[in-house]
Amino acid sequence: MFECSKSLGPHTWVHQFPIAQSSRQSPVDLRSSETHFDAKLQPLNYDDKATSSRMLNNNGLSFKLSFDDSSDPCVLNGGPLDGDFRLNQLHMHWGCDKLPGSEHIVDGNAYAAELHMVHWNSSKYSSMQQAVTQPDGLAVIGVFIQVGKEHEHKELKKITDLLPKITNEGSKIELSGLNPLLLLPSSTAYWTYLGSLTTPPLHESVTWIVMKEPLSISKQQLKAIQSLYFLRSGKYERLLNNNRPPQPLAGRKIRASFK
Ligand SMILES: N=Nc1ccc(S(N)(=O)=O)cc1
Ligand SMILES: [Zn+2]
Repeated sequence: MFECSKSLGPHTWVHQFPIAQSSRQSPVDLRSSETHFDAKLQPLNYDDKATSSRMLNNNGLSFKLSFDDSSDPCVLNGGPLDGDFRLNQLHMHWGCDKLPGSEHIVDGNAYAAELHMVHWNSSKYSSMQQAVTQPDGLAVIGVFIQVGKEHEHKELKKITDLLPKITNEGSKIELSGLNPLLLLPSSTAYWTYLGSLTTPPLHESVTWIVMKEPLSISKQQLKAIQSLYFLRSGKYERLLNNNRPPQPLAGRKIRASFK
C-alpha cells in the first residue's frame, strides 16, 4: 500500500503561524499530576441531534464530516461551557500502521486515534468563521479511540463504512442520521482546559473537552481509516493526520469532571 505521507512537520508551522509558540497551544499531555477535580463542572448535554452531514476527504488533511449548522443545528451545552455551541464538523487524527495517532496523550500514553467534534459558540457569534478566532469561540470534544471490540453503538461504523467511498482526495459523500451523542463513550468523565486548534492556523480559541473513556473500534475499522490517501505531486500518499506533539501547559490548569 502507499507509504505514509511524511509530515510537513508541525515544527515548521511557527514560521507562518508564530502563535505556535504561544502559551495556549494544543494538544497537551493530560498528566494526572496537573489535573484538578472541579465539582462545579456540569455533564455535557446535546439539545438536538444532527441529521444531515457531508463526508469529505479534505485534501490530504483528514476526512471531515461537515454538519449543516444553520437549518438543523446540533447544539452542545453544559460541561464547562457558557451558552450554546453548534456542531460544525467532526474529523479524526490517526497514525501510520502500528503507530499511535492521538494528539492528546494521558500521562505520556497515546491512543490509536482521536475523534474531534468541533462546535462554535452560537450564543455569542454568528458563524464558525467568526468564532474560530475568538478566545471563547470554539468547543472541541476529543474522544480517544483504541482497537478492541467494535464500537457497540455502531455509530462510528456509519462513518468507517463510508470511508472506502472517499479514499481519493476531494471526494465527498452524504451521510445523514448520524447521532453525535452516540459517538461519545458511555462514561461522562472528561478533562477540560483552554487551548487551540491543533493544526494551522492554531487559533487559541478552543475550550477542549477530552473524554476520559476511549471508544473501541475493530482492526478493520482502523484499517479503513488508515487506507485514506491523496495524490500529492502525482504520487499516492496515505493520509496521515499526524499529529502535533504535546505542547507546554505553560501554567494552564486542567480541570477534571471526575475524582
Ligand atoms: N477550522 N479549522 C480547525 C478546526 C478544528 C481543528 S482541531 N484539530 O483542533 O479540532 C483544527 C483546525
Ligand atoms: Zn482535530
